[in-house]
Formats: sequence, C-alpha cells, structure tokens
Amino acid sequence: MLLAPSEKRRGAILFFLLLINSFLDVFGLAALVPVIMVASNPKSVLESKYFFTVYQYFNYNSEVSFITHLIIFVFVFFLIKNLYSTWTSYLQTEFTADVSMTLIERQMTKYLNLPFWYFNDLGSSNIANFVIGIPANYVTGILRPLLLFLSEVIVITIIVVGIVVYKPVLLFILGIVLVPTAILTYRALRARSFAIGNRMNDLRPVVGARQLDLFIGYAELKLANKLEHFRTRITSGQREIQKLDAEAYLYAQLPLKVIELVAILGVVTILLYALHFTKGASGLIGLVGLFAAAAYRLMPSINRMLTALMQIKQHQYAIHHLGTYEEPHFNEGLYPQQLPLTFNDSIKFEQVGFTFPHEKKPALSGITLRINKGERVGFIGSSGAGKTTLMNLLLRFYREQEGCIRIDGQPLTPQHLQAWHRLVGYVKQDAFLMEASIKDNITLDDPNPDQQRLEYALEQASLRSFVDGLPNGVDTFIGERGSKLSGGQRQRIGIARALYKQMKVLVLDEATSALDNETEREVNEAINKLSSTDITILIIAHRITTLRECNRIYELSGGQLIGEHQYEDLIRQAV
Ligand SMILES: Nc1ncnc2c1ncn2[C@@H]1O[C@H](COP(=O)(O)OP(=O)(O)OP(=O)(O)O)[C@@H](O)[C@H]1O
Repeated sequence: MLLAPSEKRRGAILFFLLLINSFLDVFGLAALVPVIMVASNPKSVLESKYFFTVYQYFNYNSEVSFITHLIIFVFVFFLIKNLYSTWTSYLQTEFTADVSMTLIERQMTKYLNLPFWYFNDLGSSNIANFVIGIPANYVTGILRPLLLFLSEVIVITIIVVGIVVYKPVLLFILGIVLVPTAILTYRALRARSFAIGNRMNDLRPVVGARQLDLFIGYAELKLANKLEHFRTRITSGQREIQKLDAEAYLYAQLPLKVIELVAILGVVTILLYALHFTKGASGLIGLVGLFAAAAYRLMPSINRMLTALMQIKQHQYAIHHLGTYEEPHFNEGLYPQQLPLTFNDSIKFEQVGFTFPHEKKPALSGITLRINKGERVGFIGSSGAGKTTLMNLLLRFYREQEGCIRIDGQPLTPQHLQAWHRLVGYVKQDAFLMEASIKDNITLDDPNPDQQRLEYALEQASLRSFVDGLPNGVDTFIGERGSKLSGGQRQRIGIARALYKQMKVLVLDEATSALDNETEREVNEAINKLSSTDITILIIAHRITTLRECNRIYELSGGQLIGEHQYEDLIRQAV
C-alpha cells in the first residue's frame, strides 16, 4: 500500500467515524417514516409498542405534546447528525490533502534525484505529471472514491440486515434483481474505464509539452508561419482528451440508469405475475411496494458504489505508478552519507570515457588532463566534439564509465557531490533566469541575502553601472526568463550568481557564442576581472577571442583530446 503506517492509522479512525456516520444516516431515514405516521394520526401513538413505551416512561398525558417533543427531537437529531457528518467530511478532506502532499513530496524526492540525462530525457511535462498530477489523481480518483465506496457498503449492509430481520423474502427478490445487474454493469464498464484512465494519463503530458512548445517558441513559430500547425497539434490531442472525458462522464451516469431500469423491470414482472397467475394478490402487491421502497433507497447507494469503483479503475494507473512502478534510475542520485572535499591544488581527468545510455559510440574517450587551481583553461572543438559533455561530467550531471576525475588527488565520488557542488559555479549560454528581481536571480531567492557578497558579485560581474542606472536598482524585475535584459546582461547575472555563491571553480559554457561583439566585450570584461581572484575558470568557446587570458586551450574532436594550444598560436593559425 502507498500509505505510511501513521496514515493507515488515520485512515482506520476515519473509517470508524464514517461507520458511525452511516449508522446515523440510515437510522435518521428509518426513523422519519414512523414519526410522520404518528404525526398524521396522533392516536396511533398508543397503538405502537415502541412509542407507547416511551410515552409511558416519560409520563405523557397528551399525544399531541408527545408528538411535538418527538418532532423537536427528530430535528435536533438531524442537526447533530449533519454537524457530525460535516465534521467527518472535513476530517476526510484534511486526510486526503495530507496524503496527496506526502505523495507529492515523495515523488519530488524521487524525480529530483534522477541522473541529469534521465531527468532531461523524461522532459518537464512528464515530470510535472509524475510529481504533481499523479499524486493528485491518486487522491481524487482512488482515495476519495474508496472512502465513499466503503461508507456506501456500510449503508447497504445496514439496510440489508434490516430487511433480513424484517422480511427475508424481500432480500431474496432484491438480491436476484440488483446484485447481478450491479456486477454485470461494473464488469461491462471496467475494462473501458481502465483504458480511458491510462490513455488520459499518457495524453496529458503530451498536450502539456505541445502547449509549452507553442508559448516558448511563439516568435519563431509565428515567423515560420507555423502557429496554425502547432495550434492543431495541441487541439487534436486536447480533442481526444475531451472525448475521453465525456465518455468517462457517460460511464459515471450509466450504472444508475441500468439499475433503475432493472428495478422497474422487477416491479413490472412481479405485478404482471400477480395479475395473471395468482388470485389473492394483495400480499404480493404489498411486497412489491416494499420492494420498490427498498430498491429506491438502495439504488443511489449501489450507483455511488459503482461510480466509485469505476473511478478507481480509471485511476488505477496512479497506484501502479506510485507504488509498484520504480524507474531503474531512482536511487542513483541518493547518497545520504556526504563527505567533505577541499580544492587547493588541482582537477585531474584520468583516462575519462563516457557513452550516453542507449548510444553505441562513446561521446568521450581517453581524456587525460590536469588543471591547476587558479588557472584559466579554454576548450575548443567543432560542434558535437564533446565539450559540454566533458563539463557535465565535471559538474557531476553525468558520471564517467571509464577512468576517473580527481580533485586534489581525491576521486570525485557520489559522496562528494554536495561538497563539490558548493565549490563550482556554472554559467550556460542560456543562463537560467527567474521571473523575479535581479537580486533574487543572483542570490537564487536567498531570503536573507548577504549584502556584501551581493555588492561584490555585482562589481566583479560588471553589473554595477547597469544596476545603478535602474530606478529600482537590484530590486528591478527582469521579466519572464529575463526578457527585459540584453544577452550580455543575462550572462553577467549568471556570472554574478556564481560569484555570490563564492565558488572556487567557474565553468562557462559557450557563454559568449550567441552574443554580438559589444556584449561579448562586456562579458569578457567581467571574465577578465576575475583574473584578480584565485577562481579557476574553465571556458568553452567558439570564439577564440574569448580565450585571450587562458593559460592553455584544449582542443577536442570526436570525443577525444587532440591538442593543447596557446592563445597566440591559435590567433596566428587563424590569420
Ligand atoms: N543526452 C544525450 N543523449 C545522447 N547523445 C548525446 C546527448 N547529449 C549530447 N549527445 C551527443 O554527444 C556528443 C557530444 O555532445 P556535446 O554537447 O558534448 O558537444 P559540444 O562539443 O558541446 O557541441 P556544441 O559545441 O555544439 O555544444 C554529440 O555527438 C551529441 O550528439
């Protein structure tokens, strides 16, 4: 089961409270009929065994005052019953909300610890569905219907026991008519409901991803005259979802209709039988009346029970996903015992080799190089040469299958991940920017930002004059994904973020290739400012000019290290 022991205990208590609720429900309804009967004929109080006992016990001497008190009692009973039932509903919603949060937290831990390549492979829409969508569906599609199902089972059981005591033959007739119908209806709809649920679960992330494509790529798609095509891609998927949703809704309505029809068929059959084959049919007709009354009360319960079962079938994939289904890579990122790591001397790659999962050709092989603390090292090579992959290995988003990476001679193991990540900063070509202020983007939403570190970062990343020119300074909002900033400014915010973190190793991945000459100059100025620090800088660049201050430049090709150069040599070759 997916629930923790404490949640199971809470569930059991809730079930017990629901049991009481169902008892009160049935009792309330059952009590109403005799009360109405005596109210319509006060004299009958004295004829009823039960009412008369109470009447005598409390020494009443008028039927009217007895009935008045009885009616007030019934009202107070219903008042208390409904207050109680509201309270149990509240406990139920609180319970299910807590369960969904526990599941969401658990899913978050699972997915955020996936290896980077696998996380990337799954894609944001799938992950959003696995982390938030499925736990929410588990609660609305499994847990709530299950509780409803159980409380209906209790109600039905109480009614059935009542009928057994009162008129067993009626139970027999009801059983023949209602039980097979309920089972057949459920069986008929179950497979399709399950299929609908599965298909919807597959479709939702696909449509979500298409929506994201349309919004992110809006400008390019408009220019390429592709907006209509992308819109159709979304609507075709959404149309299927809408149809499935409508079908599921229809299936939710069907059980009641079928059961109602069969119950009426039962009444009609008994009536026809009485009319044509028996003489003194009054007893039978009375039975029909009772049958109709019992069926009338049972039908909604059976319907709710079936609907709940159908919903559970529709959301069964959620149990499968949250429970038994384990991604092969879930535990790769979780290393609870973290060790300290220092970087005072060097980073060494020793015969490092790496092949992407499902690929045959290695992306990197036999990489051996040494970077001393405080050095600046450049990496060049044609597109697909393996530069980014090499940095991703160093950043530990991937792990080499051959050789090893050493920091101060110490192999970089998963136990050093946290300590290592504290030491490195990473600025990508498309630096990650939040729709927040410059300050929040640099401090990554630090609730208590360190003012001194922030000032230092702004200064070193050459953002000082830009920020000072803004009316709200560092509190200026930068728009969705930094839309209010130029390319150079975005990159410098990335650099400032790394500096604020006080990293010791900075990896700049093609940080300037997408920039024009002026912004490249600005970014280079920021990078050059860092020479006064002891930060070790690794720069991947397409433009050789970016590498001017590098101690040396490695050249990669086809996943191998094919050369080591000095800046001047490269410039000479280029000329
Ligand atoms: N997730 C992945 N799965 C499979 N292969 C990949 C993946 N990422 C990259 N590759 C492949 O690995 C090789 C090296 O890619 P990498 O991104 O490291 O090259 P690069 O030198 O940084 O190129 P560029 O300069 O164009 O960014 C390429 O052939 C690429 O197709």
